[in-house]
Amino acid sequence: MKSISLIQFLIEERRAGRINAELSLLIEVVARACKRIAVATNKGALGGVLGEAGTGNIQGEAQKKLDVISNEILLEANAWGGQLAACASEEMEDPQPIPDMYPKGNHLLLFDPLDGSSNIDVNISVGTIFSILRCPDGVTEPKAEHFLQPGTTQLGAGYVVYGPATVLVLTFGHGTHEFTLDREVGSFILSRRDIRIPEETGEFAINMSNQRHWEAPMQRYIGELLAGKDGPRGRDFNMRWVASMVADVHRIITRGGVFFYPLDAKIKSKGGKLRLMYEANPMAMIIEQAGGAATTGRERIMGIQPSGLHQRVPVFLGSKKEVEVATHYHVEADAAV
Ligand SMILES: O=P(O)(O)OC[C@H]1O[C@](O)(COP(=O)(O)O)[C@@H](O)[C@@H]1O
Ligand SMILES: [Mg+2]
Ligand SMILES: [Mg+2]
Repeated sequence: MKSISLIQFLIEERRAGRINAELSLLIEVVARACKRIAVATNKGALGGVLGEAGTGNIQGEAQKKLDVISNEILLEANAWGGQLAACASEEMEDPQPIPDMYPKGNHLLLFDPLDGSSNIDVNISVGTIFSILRCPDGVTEPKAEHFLQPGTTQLGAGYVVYGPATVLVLTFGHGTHEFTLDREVGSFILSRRDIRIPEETGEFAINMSNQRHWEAPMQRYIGELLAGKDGPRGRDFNMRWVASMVADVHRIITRGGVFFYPLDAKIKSKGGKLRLMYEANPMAMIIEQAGGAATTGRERIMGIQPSGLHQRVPVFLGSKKEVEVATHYHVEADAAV
């Protein structure tokens, strides 16, 4: 089979009129930054990159050294190229404009520089998630409000998993595609075009330790899956939870499955655990483009009008049928009160 590099793929997408030169450059720059993060991640203890940074982020969470390093790599790589107006990151309170000394472009980039931080020190897969928006016309100094666009307006989204292989998954709204890093050559090579998630699945991902804090419809739904063959679903389900969203989502786009981070009593006041702009929206676009579904349990994630850069939401995503059943239970329970 003839191998197609990411750069060749981007040229094809440009020729097909699906992306412009600026967006193509933006992906090249993000992919290059992610290769650097992969190198840092691979060094582990030998690179002095494990452990806490001794700082906290805007979310009030302790930062790992690799959270800080990955954020800096992405910011530095994106500063100079002329493809961006500003970046926003899970790790920074406010958006960072492109410095005046560099040319500015028409795009806004949002990222979770290192997803699954709790897994770094134990050598389990982590990743980077990103989302691309258009900078509103006439805005030269983008502020947080200019990033508050619903997920349906994303021009592209992607993630990179730093696992046994480094893998980039990408969409521009015309299917979801996967690229695997050839470490010797240093290029991402197309490994799956137009990924399709099976509509039905027998595998779910959820942090079961929160079970007693969930809302009643979630208790009902998971209770039915756990009841297996003897319960109302009439079949057994298997469970997996990596606790790196990138790795859990990658399993789903590889063999199907469904992922939940529902609302629970502990996180209710925050609105959820996962972040709309850096995690939920880009993953929702990738999943929908692969034929899956993504909701909060009550509404389509990409339809939400964001109210804050660091807003959190419940996340249900993956194989369509299971997302629909779990969402239906929530909508039905709400309607009954
Ligand atoms: O530790 P928990 O509650 O199982 O949560 C795991 C979830 O939190 C996250 O690690 C949050 O992401 P960050 O590591 O970027 O903060 C997700 O990747 C994962 O799905
Ligand atoms: Mg994350
Ligand atoms: Mg993170």
